[in-house]
Amino acid sequence: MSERKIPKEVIEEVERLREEIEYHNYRYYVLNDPVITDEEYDKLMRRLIELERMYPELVTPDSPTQRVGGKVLEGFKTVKHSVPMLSLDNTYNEEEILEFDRRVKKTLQEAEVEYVAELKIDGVSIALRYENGKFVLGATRGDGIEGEDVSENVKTVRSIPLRLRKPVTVEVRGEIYMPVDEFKRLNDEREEEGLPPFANPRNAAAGTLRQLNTALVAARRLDSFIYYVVHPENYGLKTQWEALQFLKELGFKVNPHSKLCKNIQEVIDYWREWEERKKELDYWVDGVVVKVNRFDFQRILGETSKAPRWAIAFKFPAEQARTRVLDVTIQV
Ligand SMILES: CC(C)(C)c1nc(N2CCN(c3ncccn3)CC2)c2cc(C(N)=O)c(N)nc2n1
Repeated sequence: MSERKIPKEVIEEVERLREEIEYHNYRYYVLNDPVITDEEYDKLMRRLIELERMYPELVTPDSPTQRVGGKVLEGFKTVKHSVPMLSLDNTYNEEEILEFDRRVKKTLQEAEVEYVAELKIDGVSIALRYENGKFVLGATRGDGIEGEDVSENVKTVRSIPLRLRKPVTVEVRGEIYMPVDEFKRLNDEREEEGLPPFANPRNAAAGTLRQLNTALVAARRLDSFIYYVVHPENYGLKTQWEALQFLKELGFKVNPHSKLCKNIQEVIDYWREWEERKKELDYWVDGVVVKVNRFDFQRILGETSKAPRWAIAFKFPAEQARTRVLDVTIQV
């Protein structure tokens, strides 16, 4: 077929619709503060879907119409992480977190060290790459060295931007999670279909991200919190706190409860506060991730083969594990 000339005004309308729809996605799914009604949004989306159907050559991978899924993949390609995705060592009580602080201060020869305390979202780790502000790759953590390319599924997560608010080339990392009320809805649905329920929201999110049918992923409400910038020094960032602000400026959903702590005591107070308050949240958290704030200090502390020395997970006491009691009963 000869190259059909697409009228200029069609190309302009498609580009304008994309920008507008992605802006409203950002307002609704990231800021939770929409400025148009659902029907106005649907009208914009229907118009863009119609124009892309009339002119398929206009469809781009980062078009908001890709969020509704509709592809059935053969499998997932393996992708090597630009920088390994590290694990976290765990601490379970105040004595251990004080020991972490002592070790950090000893290595740094510093009397006072600031930390960023972040709720530890119980989800699935994800790495997201953008080129000139456009989404190009979403990968699971895998073994930390390489993961699976789940880009088509990641595009259906409405809080993950397909286009950043600044045209930067960057890789970021965070968690994709399933909100508790979506987890309950999904398990009710599975029960009706005679399918086994998911044990917890993390398994439900992981199982959803592994689906090869993207429409099915789009039908389940996954969400995200982004917490890490790869090579932050490339963007003039000097601390983790600045990195979280930078992520917000780019248009990512960043957990609103993170706290810049002057010292380890403030971290402990935060941990105690959220041990109580976590029931207010509509997502599961299993602790607090404690990070040395300054990147120059992080570089001095370095990392072991599997985990950074400048960060640690400060876990909440596990819910009373019923199975232990059950086992004893069976043994009797
Ligand atoms: C960048 C570092 C390594 C410090 C880091 N690593 C994390 N994790 C590593 C271990 N992970 C992991 N996952 C599966 C198997 C082994 N480790 C799961 C992510 C973080 C997880 C959360 C969260 N969940 O909310 C967070 N706010 N900050 C993190 N920061």
